[in-house]
Amino acid sequence: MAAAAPAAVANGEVRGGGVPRPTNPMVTPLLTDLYQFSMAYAYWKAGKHLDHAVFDLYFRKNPFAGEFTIFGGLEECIRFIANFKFKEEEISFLRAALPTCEDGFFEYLSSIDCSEVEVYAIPEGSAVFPKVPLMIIQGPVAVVQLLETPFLTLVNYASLVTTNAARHRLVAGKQKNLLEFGLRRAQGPDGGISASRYSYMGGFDATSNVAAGRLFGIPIRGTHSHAFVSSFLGLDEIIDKALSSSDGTNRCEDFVSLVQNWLSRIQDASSLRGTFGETNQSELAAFTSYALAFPNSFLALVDTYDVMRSGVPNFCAVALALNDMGYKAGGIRLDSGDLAYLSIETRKFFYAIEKEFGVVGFGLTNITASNDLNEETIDALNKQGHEVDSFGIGTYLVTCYAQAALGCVFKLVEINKQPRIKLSEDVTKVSIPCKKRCYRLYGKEGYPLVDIMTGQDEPSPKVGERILCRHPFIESKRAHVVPQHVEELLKCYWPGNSSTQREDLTSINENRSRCMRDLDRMRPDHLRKLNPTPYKVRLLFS
Ligand SMILES: Nc1ncnc2c1ncn2[C@@H]1O[C@H](COP(=O)(O)OP(=O)(O)OP(=O)(O)O)[C@@H](O)[C@H]1O
Ligand SMILES: O=P(O)(O)OC[C@H]1O[C@H](OP(=O)(O)OP(=O)(O)O)[C@H](O)[C@@H]1O
Ligand SMILES: O=C(O)c1cccnc1
Ligand SMILES: [Mg+2]
Repeated sequence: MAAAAPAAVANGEVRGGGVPRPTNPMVTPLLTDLYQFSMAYAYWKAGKHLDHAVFDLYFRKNPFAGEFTIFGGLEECIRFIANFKFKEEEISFLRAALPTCEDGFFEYLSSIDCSEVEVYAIPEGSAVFPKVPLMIIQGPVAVVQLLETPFLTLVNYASLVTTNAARHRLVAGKQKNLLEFGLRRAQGPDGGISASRYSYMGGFDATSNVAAGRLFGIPIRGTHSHAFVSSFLGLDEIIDKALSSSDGTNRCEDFVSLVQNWLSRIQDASSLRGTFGETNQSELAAFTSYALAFPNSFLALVDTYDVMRSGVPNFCAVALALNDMGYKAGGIRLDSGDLAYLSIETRKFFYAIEKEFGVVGFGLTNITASNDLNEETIDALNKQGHEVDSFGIGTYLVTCYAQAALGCVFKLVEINKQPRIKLSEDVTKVSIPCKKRCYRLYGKEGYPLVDIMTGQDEPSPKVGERILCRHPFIESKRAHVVPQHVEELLKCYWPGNSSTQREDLTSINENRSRCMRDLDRMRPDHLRKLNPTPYKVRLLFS
């Protein structure tokens, strides 16, 4: 069954300069780690709470053994800070939780909002790379410190699942229909809603998740389950057998007989003879009932009993009966077995029906496949050859089975204009100090060549000028680049009280298009599954 995408609904009461509240009401200033409050108190006690801090939010390594990531979660971060204000009952809870803290601290907490915070970010849906800040957050240190955990929880999974979805899109190809079926297997309701939203952003076409469809205007789609098929015993169960034609000009009083008649014709057809014998009649009853309920979008799950001996011939009998009444069947779903083999055999059967009965276009009837699909199985199906038009993907997509977390971090890089660094034995964990500006440099062929970071006050790279780019940690890795196009990556999405121009948030469809566009622009070797070439991220400090 298919349903039209409803318009996105506004969520919650509008506050904070017209920015709606976070989608999930659990996202409040208390949704943070205790140590953020402990530090805020200690900053306050030391009289440091108003020190001006700059934090970078970035990740260190691309997920899924890949060489790109797609940034998700920005809109929810902006919703969060736009509405950041402690409620009285939250302050009371904190007083009880931190009994040794002085009253003045809680008065301070009651007074704060994010009007002195500024947030710069890469647009949501962009392709992003390790070490380049996805977001730069600056403001009074005690306030910005409180944002660390909520920002990370809003960005980490969103970016991970968007990236996972984009990887599934890359392996499936642009022509395939990708359906997200993961709600039942997701990490709870918020995981499920986020998975649906960000899978769509990463390039899926639709979700089975009705609530996500309503919240974000994502197309909702679905078929039916094995329970529906196995709940029927036989055709006698069908009481109301009448079906009007699609144009309303005629009415078939006994659609069940029409279906049975078609099944006999298929069984007797010389071109199909021998491929099957008697089909399962309870399955036929289920399909016929479903067609009577949804004659415009009849879909059948064909693997409950036997795909080629029962499910597919039964589907064809119902589809041909519908065709007589002016309806076009939606297609079948395969949910077990060898999906390459079964899709190819089904396609052959559809073409044989088209030829035998002269039903133009029947051979192209949609085949959906599901059942524990992931990047690897789709890749394997591609290599073997298959006839699947749509993939329904749940568990592996939404749980991000191949990579547990993205590992975004939130690190102090400057305080009161003094650079700050986090050292580590592990060079990949050393933070890059100073407030930065970041640029993507494009070459002659239109591909992005390198992302570079400069100090805030350094001159920006110019088109046609030779630039020396250095690896952040390996001195010998340096190269000259002459960019043909320069794009500044971070824009101001939350200026606070400052006079900086505020960039508007973009819609989910714009973010989805940005994701596709960015991946289209990348050099293919950065995107390939096996041993992709790392995309370069360099420094340009003079
Ligand atoms: N041609 C294929 N090449 C590679 N993997 C495939 C192919 N066809 C299906 N698969 C995958 O193989 C796995 C088969 O799962 P499993 O062994 O549970 O069998 P099943 O068909 O689901 O059986 P059951 O009917 O018992 O559920 C799934 O992950 C599916 O996506
Ligand atoms: O396989 P996934 O990628 O998670 O996609 C969603 C699965 O959910 C449904 O299965 P169901 O809940 O009926 O259980 P099943 O595993 O027994 O098929 C559906 O038939 C898919 O197989
Ligand atoms: O509509 C479907 O076919 C569907 C939805 C959720 C999970 N599995 C299948
Ligand atoms: Mg399954």
